[in-house]
Amino acid sequence: MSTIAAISTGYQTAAIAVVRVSGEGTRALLGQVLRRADGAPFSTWPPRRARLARLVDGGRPVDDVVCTLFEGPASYTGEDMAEISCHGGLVVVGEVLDCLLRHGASPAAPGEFTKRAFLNGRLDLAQSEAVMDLIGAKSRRAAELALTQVGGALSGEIEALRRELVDLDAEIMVGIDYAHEGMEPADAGVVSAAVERLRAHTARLLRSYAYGRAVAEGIPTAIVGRPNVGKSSLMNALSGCERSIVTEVAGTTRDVLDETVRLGDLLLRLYDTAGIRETDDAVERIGVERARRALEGAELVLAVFDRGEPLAADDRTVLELSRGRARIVVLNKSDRPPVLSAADFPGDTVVCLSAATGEGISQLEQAVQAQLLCDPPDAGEAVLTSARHREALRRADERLAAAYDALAQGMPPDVAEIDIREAIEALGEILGRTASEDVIGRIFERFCVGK
Ligand SMILES: Nc1nc2c(c(=O)[nH]1)N(C=O)[C@@H](CNc1ccc(C(=O)N[C@@H](CCC(=O)O)C(=O)O)cc1)CN2
Ligand SMILES: Nc1nc2c(ncn2[C@@H]2O[C@H](COP(=O)(O)OP(=O)(O)OP(=O)(O)O)[C@@H](O)[C@H]2O)c(=O)[nH]1
Ligand SMILES: [Mg+2]
Repeated sequence: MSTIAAISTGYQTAAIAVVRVSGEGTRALLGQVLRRADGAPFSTWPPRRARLARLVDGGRPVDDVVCTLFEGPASYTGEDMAEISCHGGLVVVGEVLDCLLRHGASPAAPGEFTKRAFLNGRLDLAQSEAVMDLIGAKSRRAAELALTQVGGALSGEIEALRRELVDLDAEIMVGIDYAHEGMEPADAGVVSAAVERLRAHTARLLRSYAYGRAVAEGIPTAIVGRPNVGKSSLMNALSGCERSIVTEVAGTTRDVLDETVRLGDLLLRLYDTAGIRETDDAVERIGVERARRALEGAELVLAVFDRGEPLAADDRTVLELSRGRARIVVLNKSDRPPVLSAADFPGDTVVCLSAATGEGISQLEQAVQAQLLCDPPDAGEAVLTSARHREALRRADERLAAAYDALAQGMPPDVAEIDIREAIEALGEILGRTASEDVIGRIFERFCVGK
């Protein structure tokens, strides 16, 4: 494979930056551009040792750098690799990279180092995806889950499930293939018991997705209500900054504003919306339309009302629009004399609070956590955080359910065997054993360059 190079530390002014090289031409390439003060040729440098050197581009000094060589296969990518720590800043780093490219390296595509690690069997696909999740983590908990996954927690569980299914499949196949030699067919009772046990495991993993996604990505949450009830104030109170403009004028918010806020271990992607009301103002009408769309796209709705005023027609519209949705009724302005109470919202979870003083905000946080029904996993337990993994696991689980039903209906085990094989295939997609090149390409494209 070609020798690739990229800046791994991002474009920014910084004290030091790292340029990474990987591929079989690494040694030859560095031999051309690095010079030791003691004159020792690059071919004699010991691997895994930082070495000070001057980087020269055809005789012209470019920078003084520290270089570390990692010999394959004991490297991140599994190939020969090097890391050049050069001076940071926008000019020097670019020059170092240009120099390597001029001497024959190709620019690395996004995620190409990690893709090579995957292709060389250093990481499976789920671990590679977790590397990206780790880089993109928006909270400590999300980073912690990603790191556990880089270490192979999820992969280990998926691989164990897959192994057991492969064994089961082999047992059924032997019974089918050697029936004429007097082999007993696999015992349907034993097979269905095994399938049931494996399904308990897939079910637990699938349940963990609600929590995993809420931690890693956040739950789209719309704050809706008629004008002036305090939606923007609530957004600001939850996010801890003055993101949205607050005034006593009804119709202040016109566009949808979003902000990601952390709530315990979970993330909420909050959308502050324009107050919903009938209006002749063209701009406001567009805002109201956007508010409705944000509401439709949300998985959790915070429906806000002014507790100090009786329900108005626009309030009823808000209730109507959010009916049947995962919703929490927020009675804001609890610092004012009450007119509304929980009794006005039968069947709803109701929280009284004051966005202005912050009173009751923690009750809202508790209500949100309860509403999202995501119980945290036990320490060390694998958690699903990726939609791709969930989709594949769901398919595996469906096939196992079909296998179980087939056996329960007294069909011969070879019918169930087809389902079991498909389940094995689906689990293999998570690990990248049976993922198509398209899927793999799409996964790595989302990485940053240099990773
Ligand atoms: N400077 C630097 N920091 C880094 C990385 C890197 O590549 N370079 N990483 C990369 O993204 C992460 C660490 N992950 C790594 C994983 C494996 C190997 C590696 O060389 N593995 C060899 C040798 C193991 C050993 O020394 O015990 C191997 O597994 O055989 C390096 C880094 C984060 N920090
Ligand atoms: N007393 C009291 N006033 C509040 C509270 N929360 C918000 N307000 C006031 O209510 C008014 C409207 O607040 P906003 O947050 O702008 O209301 P909104 O729902 O975003 O309004 P629009 O964007 O116009 O739909 C402002 O004058 C706020 O200061 C509260 O808890 N108590
Ligand atoms: Mg507003």
